[in-house]
This record gives sequence, C-alpha cells and structure tokens, in this order.
Amino acid sequence: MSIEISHVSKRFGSFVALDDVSVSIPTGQLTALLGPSGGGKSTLLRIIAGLERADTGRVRIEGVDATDLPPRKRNVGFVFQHYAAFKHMSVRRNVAFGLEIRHRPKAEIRERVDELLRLVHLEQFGDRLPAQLSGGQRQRMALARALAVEPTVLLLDEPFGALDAKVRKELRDWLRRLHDEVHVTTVFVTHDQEEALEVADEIVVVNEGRVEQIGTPDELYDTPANDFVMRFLGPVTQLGDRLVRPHDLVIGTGDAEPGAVTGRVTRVTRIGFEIRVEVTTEDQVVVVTLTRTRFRALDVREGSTVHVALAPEVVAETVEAA
Ligand SMILES: Nc1ncnc2c1ncn2[C@@H]1O[C@H](COP(=O)(O)OP(=O)(O)OP(=O)(O)O)[C@@H](O)[C@H]1O
Repeated sequence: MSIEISHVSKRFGSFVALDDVSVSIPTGQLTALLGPSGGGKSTLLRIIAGLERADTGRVRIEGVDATDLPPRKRNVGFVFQHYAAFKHMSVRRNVAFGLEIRHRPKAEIRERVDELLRLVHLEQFGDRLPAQLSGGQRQRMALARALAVEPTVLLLDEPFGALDAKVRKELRDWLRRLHDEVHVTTVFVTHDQEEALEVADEIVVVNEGRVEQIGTPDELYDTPANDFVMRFLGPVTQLGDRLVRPHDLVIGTGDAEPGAVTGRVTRVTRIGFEIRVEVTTEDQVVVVTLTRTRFRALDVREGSTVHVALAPEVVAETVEAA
C-alpha cells in the first residue's frame, strides 16, 4: 500500500469534517475520492499532503509515518483547481522550477523538461507564458510541474473543475492515458461520479466526513454498500420497496410475472439513444430506460397498461451475489 490513513479525524471548531476515517490507497493506481460537496474529500487530500493536520490518526506514505512531516518532506506533488503558475516565467521555467530549486544540473533539467512537455503534449508551448495557454493547457502544465520532481504520490484536487464540459472530458481521457504511462500513485478529488467511474482504478466514496464504500468502479456500481452509494453513482428508481437502476428493469405487456408491478405508461421521453418510460402504478412512479430497439419491439405508448420487473439477468446476478 502506498498511502495508509488510519483513524483520522478532523474538526473545524465544532464541525466534524472527518470522522475516524481509515483508507488504504494502493501503489501505482489512480484512486478517486468521490462525494458530494462539503463531504470532506479536500480535507482528506490536504491531510495526506500535509497542508492540514489531523486532530487524531496517522498517515503513512510508502511505509513512512508522515503524520508529523511538513509537506515538502512528504515527496508529494499537487495540482489544484485554480493553479497558481509563475506568471512572468515561461512554461518551461514553470515546469523546471522544482528541479532548479533542488540545484539539479542544467543538462539534466533540460532533458527532463523536454520529456515532461512531451508527456503532457505541450512541446510547442515551452516558450509561452502561462497567460498564453488555454485553461486545459495550463492544467497540463501544472501536472508536468508536479511530476517534475518525481513525487511518490500525486494529489489532484478537482484538477479539471474550472474547465468547460468538453475540455474536462478530454483531459479526463488524457489523465487516464498519462497515468498508464507514468504509473505514479495518484489520488484525485472529484464530485463528478462519471469522472470517477471513467478514470479511476479505485473509488473511495466520502460523505459527511465518513467513508461510505471503497471499491472498483464496477463494484460500486453493481454492488453498492448502501442507498447513498447507489444514488450517488448513477440513476435510480423505486420498484416496490427496492431501489434499482432504471436500465435494470424490463417492461412486459402479457401476463404479469411474479414480482412485477402493474401500471400505466404516463410519459415517454427520448434521451439520446435511450428511451425513458415512466410507469405510474397505484402508489409510485417507476422509471425504466430502454434502448430504442427494445422500446420499438414493445409497441407501448402513453396510456398503455404494462408490467415492470427486474430484468431476469439482474435477478440471476442478485441471487448469485446473495
Ligand atoms: N479551514 C476550514 N475552516 C472551517 N471549515 C472548514 C475548513 N476547511 C473545510 N471546512 C469545512 O469542512 C467541510 C469539508 O470540506 P471539504 O473541502 O473537505 O469538502 P469537500 O468534500 O472537498 O467539498 P468540495 O467538493 O465542496 O470542496 C465543509 O463543510 C467545509 O466548510
């Protein structure tokens, strides 16, 4: 394990930001701290970085007890949402900064900076000033700068949070590819479940100062530990007294299967390649999402009486899991 957080608690006045949190973060992986705003993700990241002190608990990084070490002795690299670059220095010098203050030989610095600029696809931009870069390019420069000193751990706090949706998505793919190349243990904070599901090897769900669940994207999505995780990770709907995913449901028009609920189709909406069907039963509205092909084959419309049940393959999986 690269980072071991054990029994960490943190209060701000009487407010409990972290409540007895224990997490192990594996070496070489990309781990997301995911959760709603104010849940404690950034506080946890800042405690790993040494920018904040835990009231109780310990932090070990690569086997070394880092709890009492200042940030510069932890060998961690950070990137924040609003990255403060040296405005009057070129991109190259910004990236080289950490190496220069460590008095590395000039030739070594030049070589390393070239390599980093290549890695973050900024090789043509080395001589520009940070103000002459786009937001996405600036964040890539920030990553190159953080990686320059070969940190043991890279910590990213909503690194793409301030960028527009399209650039965000591009950088997300890029981060994944970068990580496949560099393999530095990386922890990144996000409140965006799609970002975490797409990019991370492992996700730690943090809510109200506690860890709700730790697992791979598939584990969290398919076997959430509780309703909170289930709701946070994707769309949900209620079927009877169960919380289920709308795309795990099927609609039937013949005889009702055991466990099915019966209702009327009250709304049909097309969302991209999916069709969202609202079925109103005696006491609830159930949402089902179907592919267009499946929907067409069904031949139902608003007003049709239908049955809704859990898809047979999902029932089989649930039985297997239990
Ligand atoms: N220095 C501080 N002083 C007082 N309260 C703080 C301080 N830092 C954080 N908090 C509070 O602790 C709670 C957790 O904050 P934190 O930034 O860790 O949450 P988060 O999950 O990262 O949320 P966000 O995504 O909004 O940054 C919040 O309610 C916040 O207001």
